[in-house]
Amino acid sequence: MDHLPLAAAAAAASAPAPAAGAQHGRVLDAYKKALATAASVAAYAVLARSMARELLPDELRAAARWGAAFVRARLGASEKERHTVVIRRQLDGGYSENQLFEAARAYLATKIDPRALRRLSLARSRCKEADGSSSWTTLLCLEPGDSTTDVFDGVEFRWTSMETGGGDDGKRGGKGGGDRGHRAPRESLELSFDAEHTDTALERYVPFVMATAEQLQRRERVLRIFMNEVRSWHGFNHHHPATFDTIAMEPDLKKSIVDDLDRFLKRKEYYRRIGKAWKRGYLLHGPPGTGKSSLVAAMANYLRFNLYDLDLSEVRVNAALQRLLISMPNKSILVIEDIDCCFDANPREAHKITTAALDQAEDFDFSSSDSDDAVGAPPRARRAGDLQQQKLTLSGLLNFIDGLWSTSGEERVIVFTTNYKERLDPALLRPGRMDMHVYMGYCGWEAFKTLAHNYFLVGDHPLFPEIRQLLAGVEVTPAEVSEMLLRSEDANAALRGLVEFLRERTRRRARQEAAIDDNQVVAEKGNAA
Ligand SMILES: Nc1ncnc2c1ncn2[C@@H]1O[C@H](COP(=O)(O)OP(=O)(O)OP(=O)(O)O)[C@@H](O)[C@H]1O
Repeated sequence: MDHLPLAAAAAAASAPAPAAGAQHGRVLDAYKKALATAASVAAYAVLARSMARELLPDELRAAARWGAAFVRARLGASEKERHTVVIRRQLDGGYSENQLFEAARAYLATKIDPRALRRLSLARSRCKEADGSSSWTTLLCLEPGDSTTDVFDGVEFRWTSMETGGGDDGKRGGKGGGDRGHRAPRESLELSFDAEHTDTALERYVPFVMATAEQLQRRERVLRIFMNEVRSWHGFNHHHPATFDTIAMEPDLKKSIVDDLDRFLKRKEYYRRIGKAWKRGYLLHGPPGTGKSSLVAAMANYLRFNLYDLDLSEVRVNAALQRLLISMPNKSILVIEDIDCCFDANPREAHKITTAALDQAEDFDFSSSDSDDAVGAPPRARRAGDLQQQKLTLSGLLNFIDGLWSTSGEERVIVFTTNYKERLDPALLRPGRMDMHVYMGYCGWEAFKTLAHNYFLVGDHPLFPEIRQLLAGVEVTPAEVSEMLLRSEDANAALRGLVEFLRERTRRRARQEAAIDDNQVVAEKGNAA
């Protein structure tokens, strides 16, 4: 309020010079006028403030105060020392691409607000995969000279797109530089921040940008499935539609698998610290048609890992298996289906050396056979002897997976499936071998609801209560239920068909149980006689 008396005094002082008595009166008038003005200014200020208090909500006034503080902070910050990191697109005079530039560009594409910039550029970027394949993505990019701001952990990072050089200056262009004598412009992205945040920028923000870009690339990547033919993998694009949303299973079990995969992805440092290979093993077991293969596809889609579907009937010697496994890149899933059928159940059979195995063995170098003349046996017979040791066995497979395979790569998942867990070799079941055992069971109520939603986008239906009751009394697989739902595009018709199918199954079960009871009665009578 200090300024109000000062205003009155100023108004009085600015009054024309008075003459004696009249002068006194005029001064008094001037004072009165000034005081009235000052009073009204004060009154208006008070009035305005009380109106603001009444008319503007607290939040708006707080926002105004915050805005003023922000502007003050920004004006202050502009005086702070800034650091800039330059990320050039090309290195070595244009002969190699800087991966960090591509990663930063992919990351920024998700941060650019197309409405905030008048000019944008679009680029098509090629992502090369470890297996040699590649995929393309379209990116929104900053035009040279434009900037965008990103906030990470409360710190502001400013990205600016730069382009320097270029033109016909007679110098040789970089890679892809076009005509001779034309120098291609040099593109770079500049990352600037307050000097005090240099550690955050280099130790946390840049790795975060890289990791996010990698995730984005993974999401965009076209998945491939590889199958083995004797000693090499052959891949093709994999568009299996199964996801964790479409898999019909108990919600808690589904969640525990997703959580486990998430934990696995995040635990690179953890695995390194505890000295274990960064891999995860899952054993999926359950009757045929309960979704084991679909779950593998859902895992691949979720992780964005390629699948390596290993057919062990194509592999006869450990050396061939090892070659296949070693050639698998990181971020991949190794699947061995029906693992209970892959190895000879009969130990005597296990020692038989087949011609096919001998042929395959000849592809590999058993140098001792050729050099050991003392044996005196024909080469093929000697090979059979070597092969005895080389023959593919479950323990050979498991040891190799736990040993060299685990340490020669990382971020890999291995999945075994079986319809008969009880038939599995105990070596496979012992603790620590497969990290998670997942039972894929018959279709329960929750699994049915997922299927009904998959097929008809319905969450409820008048036939649901009866279906629920029928499902509780019979064993039907999700594959059988899917098959019934697929029969009509009309939800009412398909669900009616399913009810009929379940009733028939219920009757059949009752007949079977009655027959078992009759047999027991006959057997008991026989025993009694
Ligand atoms: N749990 C499930 N969720 C969604 N669909 C399923 C499920 N189980 C089976 N299906 C449907 O049935 C088909 C066959 O299932 P899938 O091959 O995944 O079963 P499986 O358990 O691997 O069978 P098998 O043991 O014979 O290999 C799938 O293509 C899918 O349409």
